[in-house]
Amino acid sequence: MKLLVDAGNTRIKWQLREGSEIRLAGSATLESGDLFEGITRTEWQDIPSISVSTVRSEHARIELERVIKGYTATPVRFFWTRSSFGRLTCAYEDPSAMGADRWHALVGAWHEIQGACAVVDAGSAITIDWIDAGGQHLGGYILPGRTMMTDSLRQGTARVLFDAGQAEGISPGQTTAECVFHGVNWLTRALAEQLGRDLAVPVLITGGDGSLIKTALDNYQDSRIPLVALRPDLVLDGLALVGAE
Ligand SMILES: Nc1ncnc2c1ncn2[C@@H]1O[C@H](COP(=O)(O)OP(=O)(O)OP(=O)(O)O)[C@@H](O)[C@H]1O
Ligand SMILES: CC(C)(CO)[C@@H](O)C(=O)NCCC(=O)O
Ligand SMILES: [K+]
Repeated sequence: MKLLVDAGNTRIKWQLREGSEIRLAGSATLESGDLFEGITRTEWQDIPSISVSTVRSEHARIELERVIKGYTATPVRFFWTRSSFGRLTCAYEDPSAMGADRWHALVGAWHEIQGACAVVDAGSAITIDWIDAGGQHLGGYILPGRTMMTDSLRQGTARVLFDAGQAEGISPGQTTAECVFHGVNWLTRALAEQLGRDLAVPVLITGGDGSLIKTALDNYQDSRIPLVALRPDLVLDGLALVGAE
């Protein structure tokens, strides 16, 4: 049995896996009380391996380690971006600067596709990364995520006032909230269409807002992308692979 943890900027996601079988899964914030709700005392004693992929601050990393140590004496292993894993090779000259979530998602994608592909992670930020047929990472993009886009509008202006929530649709808005939310929806569609023009390789999508990107890609008729698939556990899948080495 092993515990896999993906600590993102919004949420911490974890799974207890036995081989490839997911025994238990959860997601929470560090502040939300019982981070690992559902893992029993006996199960904690049965966990010989704990792997973590984090993109949070060093302070938050230490705090997460402290929380886990409250449950078990099993050492916590942190996994970071490396220059290569098998044939998969990182495009960054300094791999330690690339988010571990991006790297582990690429490891998961490369393992599944074994060929040219792209990963879209629509979380707090949106990242898009490409790998060529030989496993060379070609690089990527980092964009603000949906919540970050609307929050930044709220914080950076005095009179763009709107309630939290969502407005469906992409028609030109006729209230502030519509202008903001339809604008984000319109950008999401534009992003999907640009991807469909740029790429002719399978695309694996993960992250809390992944389904919105998938829907937009599925609706784009002229897309050259041969496969669009949601892989909610892609970061943990990659983390399981690097941790098993
Ligand atoms: N239960 C949820 N809690 C928080 N955000 C959610 C939830 N469900 C969907 N979302 C959406 O998911 C986004 C956050 O994505 P995700 O949960 O993948 O974040 P994350 O992994 O912490 O992000 P990142 O890896 O970019 O740091 C938010 O923009 C929000 O719109
Ligand atoms: C871009 C995010 C926030 C996406 O979760 C994360 O991968 C990160 O903090 N990356 C560090 C910068 C980089 O990847 O170049
Ligand atoms: K993520």
